[in-house]
Amino acid sequence: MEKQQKSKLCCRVVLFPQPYTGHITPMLNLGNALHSKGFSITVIHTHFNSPNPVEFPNFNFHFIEDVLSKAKTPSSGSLDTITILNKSCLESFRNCLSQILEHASKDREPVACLISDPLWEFAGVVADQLNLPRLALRTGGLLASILYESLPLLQEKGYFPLQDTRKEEPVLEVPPLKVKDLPPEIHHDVLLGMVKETKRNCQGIICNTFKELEGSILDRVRGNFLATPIFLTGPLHKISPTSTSSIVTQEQSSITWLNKQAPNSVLYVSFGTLAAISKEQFLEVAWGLAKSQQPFLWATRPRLINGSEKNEELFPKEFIEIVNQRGHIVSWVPQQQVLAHPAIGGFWTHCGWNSTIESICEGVPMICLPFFGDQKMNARHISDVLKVGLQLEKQLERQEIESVIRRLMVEKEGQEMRERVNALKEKAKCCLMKGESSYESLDQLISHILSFCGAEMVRSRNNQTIP
Ligand SMILES: O=c1ccn([C@@H]2O[C@H](COP(=O)(O)OP(=O)(O)O[C@H]3O[C@H](CO)[C@@H](O)[C@H](O)[C@H]3O)[C@@H](O)[C@H]2O)c(=O)[nH]1
Repeated sequence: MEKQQKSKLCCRVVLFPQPYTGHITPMLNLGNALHSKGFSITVIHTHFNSPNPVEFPNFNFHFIEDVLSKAKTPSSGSLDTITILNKSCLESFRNCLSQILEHASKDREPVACLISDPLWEFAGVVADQLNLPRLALRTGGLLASILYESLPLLQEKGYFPLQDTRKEEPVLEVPPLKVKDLPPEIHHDVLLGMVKETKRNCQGIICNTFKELEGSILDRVRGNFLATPIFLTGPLHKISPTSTSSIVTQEQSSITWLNKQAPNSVLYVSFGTLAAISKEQFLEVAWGLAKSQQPFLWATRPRLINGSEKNEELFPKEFIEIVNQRGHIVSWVPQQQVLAHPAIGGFWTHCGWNSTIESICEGVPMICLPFFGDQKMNARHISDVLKVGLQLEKQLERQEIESVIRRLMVEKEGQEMRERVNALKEKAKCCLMKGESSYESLDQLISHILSFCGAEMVRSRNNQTIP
């Protein structure tokens, strides 16, 4: 008890994540990191897709009304759905935040700032109205964030709508992206609004990445786009790891199965929480895995195939017979634990940023199959800049899948990528140590937040040393 009081800063931070796993998890990990440094944490969340507060005893949860929790069909997480969420949550968010501020003043625990997902386009306006500083947590990589920052310029230069004839053209000076690496929905109003709002009132951008991974990109473009202070504090899931930060029930059978496999022999396959494929593509993936003759662990979550809850019914009998003991198929796995398992030798991923950084942190090379949003940009970065993965360039097709899997899992090329990604794994570990880049960046972020509520005084009065 005494220890707890000593490390308390008498200062609260309010977090407001977008309600999708790939966005909630890094925000809660950031919450854990800030809590471990003495901040009290409040999370404002939609009823839709909410984490179970019981599993996060360090946080204080407030739930707001939204349209999706009442919708009959599951949400796709598309930018159009985010527009709907933005329209439906404004009032309930404003009321909720103003009540939190009222209580905080009574409790004599000032709220230092709001940290919101920048896809909540009204968060900055509400924070302004309530006189509260706002920071944004970018849950994607820095390369994608910088590309988003340059959207108004790209719009001015007439890049949109994207044209196939220009697909090989480089995009501004942002390395290494070409027009073909941008998703067709890149100039969606939600993204343009996000950039406008970040420029207008955001007092800091926090990125789930680290200097040794993407810092060079920042150095090249800093003056051009980013006037706002930027904190590279990742990998967030490694700062204050917690067994409770999982949003979905996880199957442990995958770990028992992996325990029986040889080191570096298994290809782990998962396309994240939102991407969907057709039944035909699903079967090409299955047959590509079968033909590669490599052991695999496949997380086929519900609704991976458009509209279908049950994937396993689609597997042909011959496929089941051929893969037999060599393949293990489940709907969901504890991914970080899986990637850290010595049996895993490769990850076939959709290149969501969390999967990308989790794979790098465990030294696992990748096969890239991007679907939408930032994923194509992440894939280009993984394959062409970091050189720790291979891209599936054609339509999903079993021969190409077989060949790419063998290149990664069996051939020298894959071994070289494994060595490169292992070097990055060491850098990811190192950057969180005292005096190193992400540790220092988190420290700077804490001072930045404390400066909003005059809590430097609170800190010195309590004779605290942070961190
Ligand atoms: O069986 C599984 C599958 C996934 N995960 C976890 O789910 C998260 C998935 O996140 P991510 O890889 O980022 O994919 P998405 O859920 O698709 O993430 C969305 O959010 C990301 C962050 O903004 C974007 O980079 C993506 O493009 C966007 O689709 C990761 O933490 C995984 O560890 C599991 O634990 N078990």
